[in-house]
Amino acid sequence: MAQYVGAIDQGTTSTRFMIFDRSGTEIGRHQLEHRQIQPRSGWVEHDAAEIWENTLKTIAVALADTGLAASDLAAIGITNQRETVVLWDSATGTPVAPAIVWQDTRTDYLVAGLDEELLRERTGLPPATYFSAPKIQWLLDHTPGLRDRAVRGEVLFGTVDSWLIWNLTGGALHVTDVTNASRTMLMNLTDLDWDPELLGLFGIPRAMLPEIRSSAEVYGTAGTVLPGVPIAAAIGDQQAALFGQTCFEPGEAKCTYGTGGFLLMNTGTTPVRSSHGLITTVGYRFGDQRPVFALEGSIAACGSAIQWLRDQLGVLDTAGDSETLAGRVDDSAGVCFVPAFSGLFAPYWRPDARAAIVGLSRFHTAAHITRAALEAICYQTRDVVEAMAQDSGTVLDCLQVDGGVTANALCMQLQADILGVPVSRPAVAETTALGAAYAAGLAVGFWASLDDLRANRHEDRRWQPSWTPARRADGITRWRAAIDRSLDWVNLTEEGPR
Ligand SMILES: Nc1ncnc2c1ncn2[C@@H]1O[C@H](COP(=O)(O)OP(=O)(O)O)[C@@H](O)[C@H]1O
Ligand SMILES: O=P(O)(O)OC[C@H](O)CO
Repeated sequence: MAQYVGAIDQGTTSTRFMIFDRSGTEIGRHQLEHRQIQPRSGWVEHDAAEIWENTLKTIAVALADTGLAASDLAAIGITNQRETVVLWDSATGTPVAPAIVWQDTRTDYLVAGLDEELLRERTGLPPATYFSAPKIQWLLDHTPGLRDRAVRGEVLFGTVDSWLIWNLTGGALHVTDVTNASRTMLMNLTDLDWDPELLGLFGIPRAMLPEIRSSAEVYGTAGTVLPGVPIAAAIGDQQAALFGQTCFEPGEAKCTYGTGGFLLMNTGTTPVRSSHGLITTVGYRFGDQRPVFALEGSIAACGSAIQWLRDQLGVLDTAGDSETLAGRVDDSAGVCFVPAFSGLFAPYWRPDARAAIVGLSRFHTAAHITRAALEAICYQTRDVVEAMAQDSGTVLDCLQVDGGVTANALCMQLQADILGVPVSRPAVAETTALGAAYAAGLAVGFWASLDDLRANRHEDRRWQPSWTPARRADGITRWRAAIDRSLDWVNLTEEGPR
């Protein structure tokens, strides 16, 4: 009998295949980074074919390293970067354009004119370059003949989950899950189906869209890649992390610090509308059970600010070096770094903002700027925690965290200091992959109940706040002033290179 469950975690920066046992313990993994293609300022693209090849390689290597065979896996789950748009030829399976990544801002001129009230009411989302619909529209508008081909069903759209399932099943299934669909800006939150009026608004043909399915059910088997293994879950990565952190009850929340940062709170089976700049999204749906909704505070730049210091400025050799470098100074000496590379997401939703480093004198060094980048991750999180409290009435007495950046103990200490509440990291830091594995395992009966999963969660480390209220208040005031200085930088009235 199969003793393990696998998870494909296709993130913004890398793709992992991870294998878990019944106690939720990691048995093996393989991970590969893919290229971040940035042909112009504001454009961020991935090569969907590279992502698929990396997926195949990570599965093969993880199995070889652990000595396991496909028959040892009871099921696999898929979790993925959300919103990113893949368009491919339905006959050949070849991508017809670069994948436009969620961080890409080329559509800012398109979203500037959208009706916020309509979009929030139908989809729970504010107008923003972040979501899939304007990206699909842009590709259909800018590629001659593509819209006509899409009308004829010759070109298909999918978020990355859909792309991977289509490939794993040899082109047999064009489906997506409801959490991913809820990020397209095309799904109506009331009936969880594509909204014809929104399709018309963005000029997107229905024929190119996948069928919307639940997050945990057997969609099919993983073809020749993992013969006989059921593909039993697909769930957006932030929702998967909510699930992996076992936030099954209304009011339970987690924050994942990856390329971006994402705080999600379970709000139960009724969607809660935000009036403080958060998103209403689907948390997960099991088979034909009622969907569970979530409120989300999405932060566009989190670990990507560290990547930028490493890759563009060259002040770090590795992301981990940010802890050592920032630790050389006691504070940022008045420097604030607002990493609005893709504009500001929650709770501000300001596409006209761009990144700013303010407060510099000749005294400052790369250490101060790096420390300011870590602080920015934490101040942005504080902003969404506050919005969450206002929208939900739930004040968090501890923040459950996960994701790549949580390896940085200095950053997590700063987070506790800036929030004024403890920060708790679980023993399994790969909560996203774990959440997808849990969803798949539940769907095939590998785990019997949510209680089995709760029993698997253990705390690894907790950080306690140490700043005085006065120091915290001073930092927040300075942060707000820096946010103001990042605004009104981009003219949104016309398309073009910025
Ligand atoms: N020790 C660290 N300190 C700060 N940032 C880190 C550290 N380790 C990784 N990161 C950042 O975490 C991100 C990767 O986290 P991960 O959860 O794998 O993200 P994703 O799912 O978006 O690919 C990268 O942006 C990287 O810069
Ligand atoms: O790749 P991550 O982990 O930063 O997650 C990306 C999000 O899904 C974007 O919405």
